[in-house]
Amino acid sequence: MSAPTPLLMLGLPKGSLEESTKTLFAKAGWKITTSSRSYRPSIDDSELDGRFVRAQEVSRYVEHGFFDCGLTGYDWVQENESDVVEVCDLIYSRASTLKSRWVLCVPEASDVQKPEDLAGKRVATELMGTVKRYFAERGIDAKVEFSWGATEVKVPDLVDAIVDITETGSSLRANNLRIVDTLLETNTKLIANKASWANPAKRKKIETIAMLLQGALQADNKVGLKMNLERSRVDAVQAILPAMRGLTVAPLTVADWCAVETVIPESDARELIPKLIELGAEGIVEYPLNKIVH
Ligand SMILES: Nc1ncnc2c1ncn2[C@@H]1O[C@H](COP(=O)(O)OP(=O)(O)OP(=O)(O)O)[C@@H](O)[C@H]1O
Ligand SMILES: O=P(O)(O)OC[C@H]1O[C@H](OP(=O)(O)OP(=O)(O)O)[C@H](O)[C@@H]1O
Ligand SMILES: [Mg+2]
Repeated sequence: MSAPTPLLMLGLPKGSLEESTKTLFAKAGWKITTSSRSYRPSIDDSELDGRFVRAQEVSRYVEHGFFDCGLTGYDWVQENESDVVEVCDLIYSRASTLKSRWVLCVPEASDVQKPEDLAGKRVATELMGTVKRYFAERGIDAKVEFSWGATEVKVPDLVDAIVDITETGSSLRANNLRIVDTLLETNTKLIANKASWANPAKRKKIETIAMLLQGALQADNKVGLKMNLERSRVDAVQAILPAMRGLTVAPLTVADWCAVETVIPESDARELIPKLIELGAEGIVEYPLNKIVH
């Protein structure tokens, strides 16, 4: 018997976002495995098939219909002017769960202080369309040239300025670059083909994927915390514990005692736990979370 035809074909980003995407899917409940040099992953869900392609190209093939949905940066959706459904934001990058920025940069020592100072000068970038539009909208006649990467190395010898992506900022610091302006904020998005989105079965599955990926991101850097407490102490504990929608307080079989449960940023745990002990909490358990679904 032949394998059932998968319901959805997923476009997955090869490159910067590849590892963080696989990790996110794992937390959301899907194991994506690839053998080396293979762009055809196996996914442990018979309804899903996928391919890894460059992030720059995902939106093009989602629009075309080869992919029902895909993950890529907003920057490339915008650059390709792809006509797709933007299902949800998934704010993670290569190294962090922050947005990234495309910035116009010059060497620290450059005379350039504002974009207008680049009239008649050369600017290198991977994001040609967006950068050309940026200068055209401002009536600045800068010469924009395509860069295949390693763009930082080109100033000041080959070009006067660059437009490149910055996430943690370490590449800008390492190359003594100064930001003149921010052109675009970007983050990863789940996008869908319009016809697939109009198909109820496909849309339902895409929405399930969106919900669980967002849930996995929500749980990032958060932990669950539970403890036992005398009822009379609940108000004092509540005052120091952040909670998504009030604390969960459940009675214990021991009279006047209760179990309290909440979710906190992992980095707060080391400050909070000693305070909770001082307030009379007992049997504190901190546990990792996979997903938080609202
Ligand atoms: N630090 C980062 N550097 C580059 N791209 C990043 C970073 N963080 C997130 N991204 C996102 O990843 C996508 C870029 O991935 P893409 O595969 O096009 O290039 P790349 O991974 O930089 O490849 P290469 O290593 O060949 O330059 C973009 O959508 C971009 O917004
Ligand atoms: O702010 P940071 O965290 O330092 O990230 C930004 C760096 O990452 C990207 O480079 P990439 O690894 O894609 O190499 P490339 O320049 O060859 O594209 C980008 O072009 C910057 O160099
Ligand atoms: Mg790159």
